[in-house]
Amino acid sequence: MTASRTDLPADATVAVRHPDAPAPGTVLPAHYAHCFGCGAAERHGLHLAIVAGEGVEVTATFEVTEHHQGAPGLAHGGLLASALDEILGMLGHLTRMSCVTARLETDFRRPVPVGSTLHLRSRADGVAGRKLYASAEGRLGGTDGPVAVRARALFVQVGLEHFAEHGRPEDLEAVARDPRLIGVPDYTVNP
Ligand SMILES: CCCCCCCCCC(=O)SCCNC(=O)CCNC(=O)[C@H](O)C(C)(C)COP(=O)(O)OP(=O)(O)OC[C@H]1O[C@@H](n2cnc3c(N)ncnc32)[C@H](O)[C@@H]1OP(=O)(O)O
Repeated sequence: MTASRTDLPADATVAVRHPDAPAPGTVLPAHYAHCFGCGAAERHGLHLAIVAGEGVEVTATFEVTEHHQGAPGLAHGGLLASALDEILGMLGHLTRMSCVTARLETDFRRPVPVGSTLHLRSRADGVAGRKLYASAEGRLGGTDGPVAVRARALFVQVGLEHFAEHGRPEDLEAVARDPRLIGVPDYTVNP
């Protein structure tokens, strides 16, 4: 079988928790106040409160509401992928890598009903140069509940110029006026 592009390459090293990473149990700051996944200022967002775990792991709980439906009474798959993308990306708080998603592979194992609580967990599996390999899962009803969704992902570390070059000018200007909209230190300066 052909290797998946999220398989750890031979030159990957173990992902290491940065010495200045937030302590286990800390609710991680939103990386951007208007982020759909974690931003408090985004009215229509998921508002995930993501918590630093031990090692290079983070967790969150996600309450599935009627606003998240794809079929009657069931969560939309793309929206679940968004939640997984977010909890995977926030591993950057622990590795101190400012990353963007390059590839996200998702397995939907069980339908997720409205009203359920999805227990999300992600972990960094390895690093190769700018590439961070990670995996995540969402379990129904409890941390030992059945797995409803799983993902594997490749994130690529980028510098501030990525956002300066590609972001919409009015949003960049809003950040320049109020830097508190960004909730991460400049991880690209001291990776
Ligand atoms: C603390 C921070 C918290 C952050 C939380 C964020 C949560 C939300 C995350 C997101 O949703 S980010 C938004 C969605 N993603 C994007 O918009 C990214 C769009 N893609 C890009 O901007 C560029 O394609 C990218 C920066 C990912 C890579 O472009 P580059 O020109 O910088 O690098 P390049 O293309 O040379 O790729 C670098 C390496 O990654 C590999 N690569 C890139 N894309 C890949 C891909 N799709 N699949 C497999 N490998 C890939 C590529 O082969 C290469 O491997 P090698 O170093 O071994 O040569």
